[in-house]
Amino acid sequence: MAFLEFKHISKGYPGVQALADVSFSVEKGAVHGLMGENGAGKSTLIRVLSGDQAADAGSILIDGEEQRYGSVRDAFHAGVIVIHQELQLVPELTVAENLWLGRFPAKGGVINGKTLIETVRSKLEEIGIDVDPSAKVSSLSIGARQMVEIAKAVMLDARVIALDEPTSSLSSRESEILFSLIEKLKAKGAVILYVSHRLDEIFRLCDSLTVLRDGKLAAHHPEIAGTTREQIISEMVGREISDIWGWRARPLGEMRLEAKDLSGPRLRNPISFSVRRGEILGFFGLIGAGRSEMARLLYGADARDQGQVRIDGAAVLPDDPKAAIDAGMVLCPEDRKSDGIVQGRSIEENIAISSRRHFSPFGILNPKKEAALADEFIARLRVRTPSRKQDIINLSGGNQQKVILGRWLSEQGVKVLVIDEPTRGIDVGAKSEIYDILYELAAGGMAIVVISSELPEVMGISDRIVVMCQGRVAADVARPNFDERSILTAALPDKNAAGTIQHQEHGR
Ligand SMILES: Nc1ncnc2c1ncn2[C@@H]1O[C@H](COP(=O)(O)OP(=O)(O)OP(=O)(O)O)[C@@H](O)[C@H]1O
Repeated sequence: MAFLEFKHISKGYPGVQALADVSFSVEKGAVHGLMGENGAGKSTLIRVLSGDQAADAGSILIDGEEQRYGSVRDAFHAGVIVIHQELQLVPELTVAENLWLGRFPAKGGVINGKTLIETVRSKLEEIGIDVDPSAKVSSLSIGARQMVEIAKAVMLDARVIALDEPTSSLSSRESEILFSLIEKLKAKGAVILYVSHRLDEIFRLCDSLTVLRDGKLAAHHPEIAGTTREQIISEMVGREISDIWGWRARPLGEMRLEAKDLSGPRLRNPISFSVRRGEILGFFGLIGAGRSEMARLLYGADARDQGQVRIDGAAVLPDDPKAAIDAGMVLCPEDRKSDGIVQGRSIEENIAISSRRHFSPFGILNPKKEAALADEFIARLRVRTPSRKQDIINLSGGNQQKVILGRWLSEQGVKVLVIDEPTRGIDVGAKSEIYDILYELAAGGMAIVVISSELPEVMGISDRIVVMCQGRVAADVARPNFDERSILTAALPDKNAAGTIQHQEHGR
């Protein structure tokens, strides 16, 4: 029986029809996937469901009853909980206090601090979440915070729970805990709406699926069994994508980047590797393997204990990002969204910000070139926006990522590009375009280091792969010898070995 129904939902923003006449329903006790390219309207639909935004037209029914809520609070009382990418807990309060804010335990009015903590502790144990209820939320990793949000949904007996890309900042262990919690919620008869760009998760968790494209319903699968990856991809993109990697051989030139015996306070074992002109070197490893730490040492963002970096044979001054940049190295960080967006500025300005110095050596702006550059990247990366003048803050999360990526990919005079998780949160259509840009840059002689925790991506686009595990290089394999099993085996920590990474698994 249909438990959650969307009927003819429409929602527009100036210049954008974010949702146009979207109707579909979800059965009781089902996990329902919501997929679509960046800007397709997924978050907008969830915002309407959560009472955060009012639809221009249409209605939502839960258990046959039309919902008429005008705020998040109303939706909450109707049993609808949304777990956003940006988490909603109060960092200064403890875990127990945050859960109390969610009205748990609801009955009986006043409750003293000690009882509260003990009640929450036994509840968390019952659900299977290993978090200290007396810990301040600000001291928890992102993964643990997300677990607390989910605990809230379980404890409140929510009827509808929407999760917006929940695993994007979780380790694989945390993701597994999340998946088992989702199973529990499902067994209680809740409806779970699951937004994700990761097809493997969708296939693993979801019973049914809706695909949105340009704000419209592109496909609805009441049963996911029987659908294929290729089918879903073409429903999202509106065209066939036969090979999203599109790797082709490139001539490799002289040695461009050499890193020798690099080590630092958070990466104790010396690491060496090299990349030729035209080569794409993939760094694979699970979260916490030390890849991002390696990148920071290479770039000079973290101080080295020892080691040298050479570009075209010339030593790069250590511990000085400016020296790395002057030597032709660019680091495109993992957390682009929070590190990179200049709020209140247009897409155009956000793209041009760092290449500007090449266009305008005397500080004079070149509006024509900047506009052309912005238009090129908007088209290539399929940024969904009415215009390049749009304030970046109005873009969907994935489209913001694309703009920031465009900024790095449009840098000129770069010899070495180090790019961390290039396609996190980015849809499949734009992914293949990003890979094409990387191949083009490599063909122009750039040495490219791609850091990724997605094995298909690393195997799909690299010429060579370095596998890291617990702060060490566990394998270095060239393309014809890529083998999924052996790469994964090399990446999995040996349970008996002591970790050498000097930070918590997720404490960044
Ligand atoms: N406040 C706003 N003002 C103007 N346009 C907006 C606003 N919020 C969203 N949009 C636009 O509505 C469209 C749908 O955005 P939405 O965030 O729902 O996409 P999404 O499918 O969740 O994408 P992503 O996968 O990138 O998170 C986008 O074109 C976005 O730019």
